[in-house]
Amino acid sequence: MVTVRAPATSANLGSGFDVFGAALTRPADVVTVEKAAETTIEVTGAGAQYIPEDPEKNTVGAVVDALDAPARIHIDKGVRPASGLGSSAASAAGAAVALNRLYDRGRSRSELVPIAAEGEAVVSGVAHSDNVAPSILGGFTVTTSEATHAVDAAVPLVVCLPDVAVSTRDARRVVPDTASMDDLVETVGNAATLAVGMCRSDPDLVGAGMNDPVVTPERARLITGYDEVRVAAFEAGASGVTVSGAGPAIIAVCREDRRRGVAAAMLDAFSEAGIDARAYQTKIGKGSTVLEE
Ligand SMILES: Nc1ncnc2c1ncn2[C@@H]1O[C@H](COP(=O)(O)OP(=O)(O)O)[C@@H](O)[C@H]1O
Ligand SMILES: N[C@@H](CCOP(=O)(O)O)C(=O)O
Repeated sequence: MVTVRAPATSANLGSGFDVFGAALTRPADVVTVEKAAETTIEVTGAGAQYIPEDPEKNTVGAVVDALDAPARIHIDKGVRPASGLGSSAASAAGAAVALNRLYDRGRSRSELVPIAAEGEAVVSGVAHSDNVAPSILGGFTVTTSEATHAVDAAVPLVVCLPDVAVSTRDARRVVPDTASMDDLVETVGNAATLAVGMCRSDPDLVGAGMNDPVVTPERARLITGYDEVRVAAFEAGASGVTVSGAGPAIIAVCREDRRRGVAAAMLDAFSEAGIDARAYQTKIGKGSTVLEE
């Protein structure tokens, strides 16, 4: 038996659509696997009632196939589905790390990234790696079709999750097909600024590089209260605010001494918009960890 804790993640970070990701210290899924002749999946925890236990439909089923590793699998969800916090990815990442150990498949953590991404294709139609990469490797990650690069970064974050669901599949339908040259230049500049900020663990620089003029404005329309929550977070001291993944979670970066105030301001703004929400005061953290084997 192998048990792995796989963290929630925030993808895109505004300017890095389908490229940037960050592991969060919390929440997390806990995935336990035992060898079995046939794969079975049991799901408990946050939003378990919305998650299929059929291996054809659960993200971990694709990981089992890719590693040829049938197992009895238990997923304890800490990351609610359709959250924008890499819920589907956390299970796939945890399963990839756990099954690789259970069956001694000898894959490196980097080699497990495209394997876990197959699970994302099951739910969103696209094998995007920007959530599974940080959930496996930890830190801030840059993923391209060629490789993933991960750097440790000490950056405080607030993630505010409203009590509504937005599926990644639906949120991908509003992504524009084209972008103007002006928007491209602005986005490249912001993304580069953010990456430098991560390498320096500088929340001001990370925040300054979060703005994205192309995808985020379209996704923000799907989140009731987004504009108000964003303004409130900035007023409370955030240096950058954007949609987390495909939403509906909203992520803010700030200095550590501002984190409590930013969290409170975001919750109050959601509440004024008539939406219940919860806030995670978190920071960039490590990747999947083996708890027991
Ligand atoms: N192991 C899993 N964990 C979470 N969601 C899963 C899992 N397997 C399949 N799903 C499905 O994936 C969808 C949630 O994924 P997604 O829309 O990408 O949200 P998130 O941003 O939280 O990852 C839901 O329809 C859910 O039923
Ligand atoms: N790059 C993807 C990320 C989706 O993240 P999730 O946490 O919402 O699953 C996208 O923006 O579609």
